[in-house]
Amino acid sequence: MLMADLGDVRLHYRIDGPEEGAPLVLANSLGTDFRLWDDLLPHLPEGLRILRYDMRGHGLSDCPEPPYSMGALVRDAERLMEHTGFRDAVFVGLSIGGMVAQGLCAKRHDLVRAAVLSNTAAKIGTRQIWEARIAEVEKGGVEAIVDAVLQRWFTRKFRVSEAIRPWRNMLTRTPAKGYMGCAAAIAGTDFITPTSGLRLPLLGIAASEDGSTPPDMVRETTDLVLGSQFALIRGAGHLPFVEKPAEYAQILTDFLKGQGHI
Ligand SMILES: O=C(O)CC1=CCC(=O)O1
Repeated sequence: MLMADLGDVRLHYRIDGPEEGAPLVLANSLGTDFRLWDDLLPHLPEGLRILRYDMRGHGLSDCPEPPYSMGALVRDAERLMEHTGFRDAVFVGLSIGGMVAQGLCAKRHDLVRAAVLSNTAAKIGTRQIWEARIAEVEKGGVEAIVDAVLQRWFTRKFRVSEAIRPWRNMLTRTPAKGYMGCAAAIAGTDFITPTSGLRLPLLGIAASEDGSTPPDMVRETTDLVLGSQFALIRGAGHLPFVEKPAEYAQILTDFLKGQGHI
């Protein structure tokens, strides 16, 4: 079990793949830990060196008092990459992880050579929506919002199957403070201007049944970046590689190959 002491927080992380492998970083969505990517990894090509981590307030990472700022979440990613020697990496961020990706790309060209913005946007929802969600969690814990969140994460077919159980457990076991902390970071983030200025290879990935960041929203953010690519996965929700791991892996692999990263 690996923990990185980053000064104001300790983050739980994991590295898979050979030491000399092409660096790939995977950043999570709200209410998940890094097991989120477990079913995707076997579909990715060999020879990648993959860094995954639990965001502050999630998984086995420290859970400071909320609220958190997006600046702190970006700094966490930056410090963790420095700590683990990951540089010139392709950074894949899902949802809030995709916001971290945008912040990091604007700040650290040495760390990130290309980015994948998956099921995310420069601005997700409104401050009011996030404040209402935080209030619900403060009152009733993460349990109070679980059904609404799972509806956005997965298709109906997946939700009525047994496969939903570990995801429900992962979400409800997220500390309320961690959930509220990261939700506050999303509420305060509008990256439209910095993301418009990005000049690096970028791929946006959306999914047809995503109830949190629908395809149009992902496309709008992707289109801010000159020369960016966009891919749509059908028949999946906000966490598309859970329902469509092979398809997602193919899209990601094609992008990595196109960048000469593998
Ligand atoms: O919980 C949701 O609605 C999905 C989500 C939004 C931001 C994030 O990271 O996950």
